[in-house]
Amino acid sequence: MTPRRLFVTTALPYANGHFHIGHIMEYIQADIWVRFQRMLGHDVHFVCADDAHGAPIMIAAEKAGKTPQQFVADIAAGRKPYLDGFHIAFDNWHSTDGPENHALAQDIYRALKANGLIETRTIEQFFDPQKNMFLPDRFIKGECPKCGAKDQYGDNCEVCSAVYSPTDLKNPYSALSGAEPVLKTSEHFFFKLSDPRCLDFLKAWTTSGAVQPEVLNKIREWIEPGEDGKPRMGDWDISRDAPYFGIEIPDAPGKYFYVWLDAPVGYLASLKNLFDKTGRDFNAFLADPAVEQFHFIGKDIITFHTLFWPAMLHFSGRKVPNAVYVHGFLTVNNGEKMSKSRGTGLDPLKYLGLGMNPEWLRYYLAAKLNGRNEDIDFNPEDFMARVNSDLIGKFVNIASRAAGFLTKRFGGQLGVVSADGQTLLSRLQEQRVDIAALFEARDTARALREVMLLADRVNEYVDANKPWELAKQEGQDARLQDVCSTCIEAFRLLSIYLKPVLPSLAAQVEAFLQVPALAFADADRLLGAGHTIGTYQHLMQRVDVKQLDALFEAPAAPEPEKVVPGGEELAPTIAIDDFAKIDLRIAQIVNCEPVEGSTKLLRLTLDVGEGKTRNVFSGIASAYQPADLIGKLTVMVANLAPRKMKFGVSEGMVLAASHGDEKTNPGIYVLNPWPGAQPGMRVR
Ligand SMILES: Nc1ncnc2c1ncn2[C@@H]1O[C@H](COP(=O)(O)OP(=O)(O)OP(=O)(O)O)[C@@H](O)[C@H]1O
Ligand SMILES: [Zn+2]
Repeated sequence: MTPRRLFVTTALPYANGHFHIGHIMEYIQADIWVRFQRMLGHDVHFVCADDAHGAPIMIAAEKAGKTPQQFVADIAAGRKPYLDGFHIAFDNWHSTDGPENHALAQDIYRALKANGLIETRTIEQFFDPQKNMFLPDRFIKGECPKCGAKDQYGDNCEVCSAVYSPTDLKNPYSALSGAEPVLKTSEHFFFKLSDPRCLDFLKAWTTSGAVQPEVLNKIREWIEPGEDGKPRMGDWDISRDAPYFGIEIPDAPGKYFYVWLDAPVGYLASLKNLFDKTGRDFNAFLADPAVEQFHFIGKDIITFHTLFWPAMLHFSGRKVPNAVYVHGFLTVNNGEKMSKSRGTGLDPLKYLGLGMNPEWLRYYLAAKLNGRNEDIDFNPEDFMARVNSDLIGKFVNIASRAAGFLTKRFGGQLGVVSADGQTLLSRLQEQRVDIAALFEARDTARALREVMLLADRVNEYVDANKPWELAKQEGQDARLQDVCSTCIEAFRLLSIYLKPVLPSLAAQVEAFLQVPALAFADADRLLGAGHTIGTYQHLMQRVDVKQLDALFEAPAAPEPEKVVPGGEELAPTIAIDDFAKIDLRIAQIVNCEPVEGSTKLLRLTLDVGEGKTRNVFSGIASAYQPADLIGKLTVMVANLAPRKMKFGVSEGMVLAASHGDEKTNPGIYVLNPWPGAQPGMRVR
């Protein structure tokens, strides 16, 4: 077999904050796939980098009193404990601000230009008259032109996923100053994606098997004529005006590439950086048609990766991705999408700090990821059940039940496996091809289900043969050695199948079995009689419910301030039962400080019960003094089920709203009914 040569990436995290558990999920998914490919003997280069550019980082750095470079370097310096902690084995970690990326992005641009696919146009753009700068998309907010959702960013809608330009927003405002932006002209550079050549290419590429069917459904309207006979694809504005932290556009002073132009180029830059360090030829590698390129990403960045990026590559004469693998979001406790902006429901470093085994999480997530882009939820009870009953109860226990007898009674030597044991082992071996196909398709959920079904068969065999009883009986030595040898052989086979998910456990198993690193093909053979195993050492602890409690325990809240509910002028408390539909506004906010060092948006989310949340407000924390929000924010709440309402804000602070006698979290934020508010009434 000629080994496949694979270039694999995960999405580049925006370097404005530390990892959250959603990032870790993406990396674990990709890492499992990479480890699986390596176990097949393939040659894999697995890289990532910090996505360093763009206005949000520029503004955040300024606020933190750092250069953007220093700001990003500080974030980058914190990456390692997460990656090492969860056994995520990137071959390289780089930055989109590295010299390789500057050169590559400019090369790609020049090639697109030479191909007649770059056009300059004078456009009108929003300008913040207070801040005296053109407003980046993310700093203009307003109502989505497509679905009307409020408080959407200037580049895309988080509710309906529409992508548009900021001037399309209804009722726009500057998120930097709150000012109403004015239109000013500026010359911008466009990538002519609506060019028939691009559309033809994308039609072919997207239907070549490069994207999942559910993804193709989502992007089809971009390239195929819609009801109006036209595809949705427009030309893409790839330039931004100074001041901007980014890569200069060649021959265009004061113009920079929009961060989304150079971000995916960072995949190539990180690979080039790796190859330069290891003395390999980057250009030759990517020019090789046999090399396969894969990107793991989340569903929020589909258009960039399945439309813009392949077109950039193709029309600059480069290899296009063989596939883009899209996963859904990880939510925690039926909650919201994990995101840096929205706080951390499950802090990865806290998880590790509590001594929780990283492979529990790898196993649990793998057991839920099926290769499609559905969201998955981290549920503590489910987590505990899968780890304790499946991983440990069904798998790890096989070794612990058999190893002791072999060591004590037979010097650790395996004996001859008789016919019944052979039948069982053959059954396990036969599954290799199917299990491998499931790993290849990223359906780790089914792969692990199959492995657990095999583990069930092994446990049935153990229960039927009861080695602990054989051990007490006279003249049963040979059978005891036979049964225990069968168990150890079976355990080894299962370990092979689980190794991509549990690399550290597999290393312990290899040491215990006294075998070299296990590869998938090793499932074709057995250890055989005469092989000597080492002493069994406990391989894995069970999850303790106390650890889970500690994991989700809210960080110690600062002493709550005394909250004065706003005085007599407030409307009498409205009975919670009446809350079918009512408008509320923030009447008083106490102690609303953006978290130290946070540069993120201040975002209020409303917990509307049944695990559903809704964004009600966001803005730049630094731009809003808490008092600014009072009276200005009107929240409409429909169908409020529970008695409690909670407000959440960035960085995991939990804010409270109180109603009637129900005092929830100690008040950091307090929400009171709008004076005179009545059920069913709209206040505006
Ligand atoms: N909850 C989540 N579950 C799974 N993947 C996620 C989740 N949130 C983000 N990702 C993925 O992480 C990758 C990098 O995203 P990025 O760094 O922009 O994170 P983000 O949390 O979405 O950032 P921000 O909140 O600052 O917009 C993307 O592939 C994205 O889909
Ligand atoms: Zn929308």
